[in-house]
Amino acid sequence: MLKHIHFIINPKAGVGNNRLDLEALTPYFRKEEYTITLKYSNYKKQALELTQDSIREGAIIIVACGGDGTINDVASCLVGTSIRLGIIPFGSGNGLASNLKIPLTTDKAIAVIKQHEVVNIDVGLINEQYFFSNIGFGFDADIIKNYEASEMRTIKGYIRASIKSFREYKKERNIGVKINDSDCIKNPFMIFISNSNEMGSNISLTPKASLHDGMLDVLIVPEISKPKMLLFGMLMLIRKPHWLKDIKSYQTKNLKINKEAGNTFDSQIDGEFHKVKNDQIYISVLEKSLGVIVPRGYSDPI
Ligand SMILES: Nc1ncnc2c1ncn2[C@@H]1O[C@H](COP(=O)(O)OP(=O)(O)OP(=O)(O)O)[C@@H](O)[C@H]1O
Repeated sequence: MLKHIHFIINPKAGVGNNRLDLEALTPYFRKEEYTITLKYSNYKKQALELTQDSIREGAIIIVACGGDGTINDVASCLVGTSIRLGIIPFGSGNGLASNLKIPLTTDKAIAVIKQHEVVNIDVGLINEQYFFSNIGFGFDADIIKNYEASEMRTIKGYIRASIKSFREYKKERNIGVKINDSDCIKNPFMIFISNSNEMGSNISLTPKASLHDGMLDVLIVPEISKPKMLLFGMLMLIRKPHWLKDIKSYQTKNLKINKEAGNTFDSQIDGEFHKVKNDQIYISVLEKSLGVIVPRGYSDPI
């Protein structure tokens, strides 16, 4: 029986204009063995619908061709199934692909899918929504909001969004959160929870995080002064954010965040901006619940 392999392509990810050529794929997936289907998302979140259709159409491998946002759309439909996720990194940061050592060159990434070596990775859950790389609240979400508004999906765009968020950062945020019923933290600068050890472009806030350890890495940065914000940014670039004494970092299987009613507390989920509607946020990890195709000989970098 022919194996169905589907490619879900985000044409707008990264620098944009992403295309895959059926002719270029056929040498890797012989037509006696595979049927190949290419699908392009025409709008935000359409990749979710396209993936659900692909599942009904009997795909055994579904390849997310984009960045962490596209991976989130596609992989969210595959958690707990036997369908394998392939990745072709067309995004700007490509954090998850990089953590999984998937080559950035399209030809090489296709060759990896052909080899079909699979590892099961942990998946994060925030209320009813999955995440695969990381989620963040506070300054992190501000950056993503500005990044999306700028429509410049490159590292330069990310740096510009960071500078804008820094300039506009308001002291009078007036938000209080409790983590696992602890004392209330007033105006936290950032709460970051990561499954993966990379945010993209080799930048990491949680360099010790692993996709295979059944744990989430948590980083809590309280309210800090602007000079300390700059110091934090620099330490992040050298993958040593924990050098800032104010930071609390630990690993956990789950946590609960309660925010004071009435205040907004924005978030980012795998690099996409989200408004948090609930006052109670439950975050947990589902161990090894997604099969992903990785390069032969892949081992956890941690
Ligand atoms: N045709 C489209 N037009 C606009 N947005 C789209 C389209 N197709 C997909 N999207 C959305 O684009 C968003 C961003 O995609 P993605 O994260 O893959 O790229 P990226 O942000 O450039 O990469 P990275 O997350 O690795 O930095 C996703 O939320 C996805 O739903």
